[in-house]
Amino acid sequence: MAGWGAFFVSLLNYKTEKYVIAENRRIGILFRLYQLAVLGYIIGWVFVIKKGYQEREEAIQTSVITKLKGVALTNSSEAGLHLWGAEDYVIPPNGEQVFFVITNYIETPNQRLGFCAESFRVPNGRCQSDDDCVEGEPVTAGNGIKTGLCLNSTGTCEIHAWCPVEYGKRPREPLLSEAENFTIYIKNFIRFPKFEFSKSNVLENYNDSYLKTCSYDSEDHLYCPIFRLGDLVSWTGNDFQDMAAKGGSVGILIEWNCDLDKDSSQCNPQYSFTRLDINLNNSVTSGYNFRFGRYYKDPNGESFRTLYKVYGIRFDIMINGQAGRFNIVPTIIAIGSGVALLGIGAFACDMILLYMMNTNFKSIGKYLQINALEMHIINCLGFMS
Ligand SMILES: Nc1ncnc2c1ncn2[C@@H]1O[C@H](COP(=O)(O)OP(=O)(O)OP(=O)(O)O)[C@@H](O)[C@H]1O
Repeated sequence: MAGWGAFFVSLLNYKTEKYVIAENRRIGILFRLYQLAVLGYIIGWVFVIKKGYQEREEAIQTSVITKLKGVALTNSSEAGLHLWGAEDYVIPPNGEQVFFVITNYIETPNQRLGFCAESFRVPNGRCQSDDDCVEGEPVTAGNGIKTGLCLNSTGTCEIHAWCPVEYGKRPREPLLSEAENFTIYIKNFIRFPKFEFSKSNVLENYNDSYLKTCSYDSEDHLYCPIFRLGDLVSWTGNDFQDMAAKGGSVGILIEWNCDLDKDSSQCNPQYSFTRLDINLNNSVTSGYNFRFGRYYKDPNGESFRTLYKVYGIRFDIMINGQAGRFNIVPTIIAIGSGVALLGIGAFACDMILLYMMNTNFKSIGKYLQINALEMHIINCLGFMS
């Protein structure tokens, strides 16, 4: 029983380490340098640069709404004068995060369902005799269904299709060259749910007249949410008229990096712009185009259509964000890991002193301010050979 009592009493005692001072300049300097390095790392890197005292949130909830404005007038031999508004050249027109702006096109008006010659540009549509045009077979990568006749006048199969088939060539100069001056209004709302913090890229002090007249630039109008198309393309390092002729793809990256320990007015978006398709001149892979039709009915109730092959610029708006706010838990973890690093240094210096320094126990005895009992303990632990 007495034994248990002594054990419980000993639990209430505090056990501490005994320190010895080694009067060794080299190991002393090494240890201080290590301490300085660890302190520099903790204060400079962990606390100041990485803000290790903050709880962070990387995933944001976000919404993007876009609106384009601007008009362009085109004059083509097939369709005459045409005034293009945003409702015509933006696809889809409902303000999506990813949208396409028509800058050039091939127009094939008044197509009706009927029988006509396949285009000579389609290899599978060419023929020398009727045997090359198997009836009912669709023309691979072509415009219609073969009727079984080879037309000598064109050297191509007769097809059942929307006639006449597309025959125009892509204009070298973009027809909607004025698209350079179109403007995009980007509304972006973000929310960091962990911190219950929300913000928009359209600052609260902006009014209608400022939005109607401002244009983003990285010096004077850093937070204006209106972007001129020509500027956007030039910031990617490309020429607008070149890209407008063949088409391309541009990425707009909105980056939110918010320190929520500061005022919310300090949490603002940063924009960057990049070309997403690889710009290989004279290559089949460069450019961006697709086709669509606009359908009409004549007074007799018969359908006809205008086919458009459109070239243009596709815009992808990408949002990235992270926020941080002071929290005691990451602060304690950061300090704790610093203290642990300091402990590793002390251990390493002990090992260097005992095993790697060119000295024997006598000289250690000279360096260490230790008494006979401590010397005996070192002996017992076998630190000397
Ligand atoms: N692409 C753009 N270029 C320049 N200003 C724009 C553009 N899109 C919107 N704006 C202007 O920004 C302000 C806010 O636009 P919002 O769409 O919220 O309002 P709106 O009254 O419906 O705009 P509007 O009727 O002029 O299209 C308006 O003054 C609008 O004219």
